[in-house]
Amino acid sequence: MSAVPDILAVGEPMLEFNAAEDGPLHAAGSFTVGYGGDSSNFAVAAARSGASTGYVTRIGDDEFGTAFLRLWEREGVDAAHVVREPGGRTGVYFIGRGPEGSTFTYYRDGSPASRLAPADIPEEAVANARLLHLTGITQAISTSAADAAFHAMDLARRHGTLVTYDPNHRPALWPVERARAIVMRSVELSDIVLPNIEEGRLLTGAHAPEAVAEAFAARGPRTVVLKMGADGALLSHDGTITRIDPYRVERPVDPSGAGDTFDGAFAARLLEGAPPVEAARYAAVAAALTTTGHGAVRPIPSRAAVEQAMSA
Ligand SMILES: Nc1ncnc2c1ncn2[C@@H]1O[C@H](COP(=O)(O)OP(=O)(O)OP(=O)(O)O)[C@@H](O)[C@H]1O
Ligand SMILES: O=C(O)C(=O)C[C@H](O)[C@H](O)CO
Repeated sequence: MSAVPDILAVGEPMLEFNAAEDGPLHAAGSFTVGYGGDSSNFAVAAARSGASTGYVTRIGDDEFGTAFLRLWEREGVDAAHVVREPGGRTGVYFIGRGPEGSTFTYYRDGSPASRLAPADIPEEAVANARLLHLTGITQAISTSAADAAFHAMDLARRHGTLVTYDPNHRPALWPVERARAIVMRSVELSDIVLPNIEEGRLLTGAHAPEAVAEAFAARGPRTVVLKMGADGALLSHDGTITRIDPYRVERPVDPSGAGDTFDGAFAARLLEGAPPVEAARYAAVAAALTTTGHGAVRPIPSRAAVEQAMSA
């Protein structure tokens, strides 16, 4: 890791409690503990793909805050701009495995990260970074965090730092009209936008993948990557659309964090000078491998594991 991170992500880290058995959350007897928070997942994924990465957030001085500091230290994610709040309680969420699929239950109101504000964004680090990553979740958790996200984008644009943005729409966090207004404005301020197909349809009103990608691209970003789960992805770069085939995995067991891994792996390869199509193919393999294990962070593959899968 170099002294100044090339990639900087801003957002909320949350401990993840994933029900160990199938069934509704209220009946769950045991949980697998992991790490979550889309922007932290992104930072870990970029670091495992070899990028020098830093993270900006507020956490509590509780045990879960300590758990995250240890995680970032192990992963080589620079935490110089992580603020620890005395008495703060780091957010958590529970994943249930009900008959309708995974359910997410958050305990994050009043979390330290929800107090993120423009003053927490380190201008020098943004200026020295080559890429800044933001997500809609950070804008949804509080107005001050949304202000922080817009301030960070503004600084990045002024200093020539690339902005990547994942809408990561979570209907439980904000009403869709507010989400659409804020997300689409953020798309206009970003260089690279990485939505998934469902939120893309909801936010743009378009349906066909090409039309959704075009609707985002029409707002100004040079690059749009539409993530489509088991169908792979669609890349729009400088007006040219390319299908990115999925990497076939034998048994996908948990898609949580696949999109974040895609974003982190894509950013890492792009900063090494890989053309967007190549970076997207690499990212699709990294994201697919993430679905083969439970949890958002544990199964994120290393650079070597992705390269081995690509050459197999
Ligand atoms: N079952 C699968 N098989 C192969 N690849 C997959 C599978 N699921 C996801 N992927 C890969 O992961 C990428 C991201 O997945 P997805 O479209 O589910 O993102 P997302 O909804 O943004 O995820 P997140 O849960 O992190 O928000 C896809 O574009 C694809 O490349
Ligand atoms: O709700 C959040 O803040 C999360 O980021 C939770 C999960 O880690 C995320 O949805 C995975 O993409």
